[in-house]
Amino acid sequence: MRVLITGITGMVGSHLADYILGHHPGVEIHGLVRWRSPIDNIAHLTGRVTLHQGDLRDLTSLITVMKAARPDRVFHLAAQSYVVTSFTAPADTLHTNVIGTTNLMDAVRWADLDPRIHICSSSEVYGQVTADEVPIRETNPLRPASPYAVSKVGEDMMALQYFLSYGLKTLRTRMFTHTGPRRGDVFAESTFAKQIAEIEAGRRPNPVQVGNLDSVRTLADVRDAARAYWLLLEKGTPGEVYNIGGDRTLTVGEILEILKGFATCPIEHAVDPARLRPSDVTLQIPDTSRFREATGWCPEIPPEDTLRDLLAYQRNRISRS
Ligand SMILES: Nc1nc2c(ncn2[C@@H]2O[C@H](COP(=O)(O)OP(=O)(O)O[C@H]3O[C@H](CO)[C@@H](O)[C@H](O)[C@@H]3O)[C@@H](O)[C@H]2O)c(=O)[nH]1
Repeated sequence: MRVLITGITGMVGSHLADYILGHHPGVEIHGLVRWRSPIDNIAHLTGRVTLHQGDLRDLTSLITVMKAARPDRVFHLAAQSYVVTSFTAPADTLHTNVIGTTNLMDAVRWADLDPRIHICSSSEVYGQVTADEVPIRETNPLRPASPYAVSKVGEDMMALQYFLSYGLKTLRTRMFTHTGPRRGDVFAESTFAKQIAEIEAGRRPNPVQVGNLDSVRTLADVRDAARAYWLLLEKGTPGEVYNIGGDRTLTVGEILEILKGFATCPIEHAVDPARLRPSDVTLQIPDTSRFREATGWCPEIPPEDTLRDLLAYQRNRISRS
């Protein structure tokens, strides 16, 4: 079997490649990379995966990659994934996420292939929910509260539309917060871990700068997420959409306190008003029963282990810089 992973240089894509190599060694892995993308996350995979240069914004490049890789399965994990950036660069976010996904699906059609295709939507599509609307089911209304969320609604709906109109075997996931080693520095728990590691190393003073600590998130480990995505294309139903998420619900402040508990020196924190958003999604708790029933998946790694590993990752990066 041949798989193509877009976003293979990112956190989730690189962990998915690790998972496939570790559990399904007969599978041939192809990855889509932009020429300017840093490849630190997949440096250890050199010689074990085949990389293809291309860009989601460039249909011609994607058709060429599809014809070369001829995947049986496509995991589409590349995206502009940071909510805050989407407020300053909404058109760029829409272009990468909506047009880019459309280009990818068109490339599959132009190459005359029939793979199962994972389209990575997001919990953000549900927007702000009220207390009586959790846990969030796939049938909850979509109320996107950021340009990023709008882009994920667009991506999600285009994947449904290509299934309905052309029979493309798209399966959509709406993943709730997932993190771990290789997480981009900008996200809440990752910037906290990075700042703690810098304070420990004497590279910056206390306090850790934070935004809204009252938001509620259900945390999953990225390695559990990678396993979930593999199972999705093994056992899921084309045309369907699935919520995926962890078991443990925490406030962002509680996540910060867990990280502080691992620190080797006292850590203080202070709110930086620049880290507060024009609109924030403050409550995200998923109902993942549809996905669990379809695949048998359940999360295995507790948030404490995830956050310890994330802090270790940030310490390691800082010690090498
Ligand atoms: N980034 C950031 N967020 C902070 C901070 N302090 C508090 N927060 C709060 O922490 C929450 C989480 O923010 P992010 O970590 O940026 O993630 P997100 O907006 O929930 O989006 C992530 O999860 C989605 C669902 O899986 C993904 O779709 C998205 O790409 C991203 O990974 C938000 O309520 C945000 O206001 C901070 O210093 N930085």
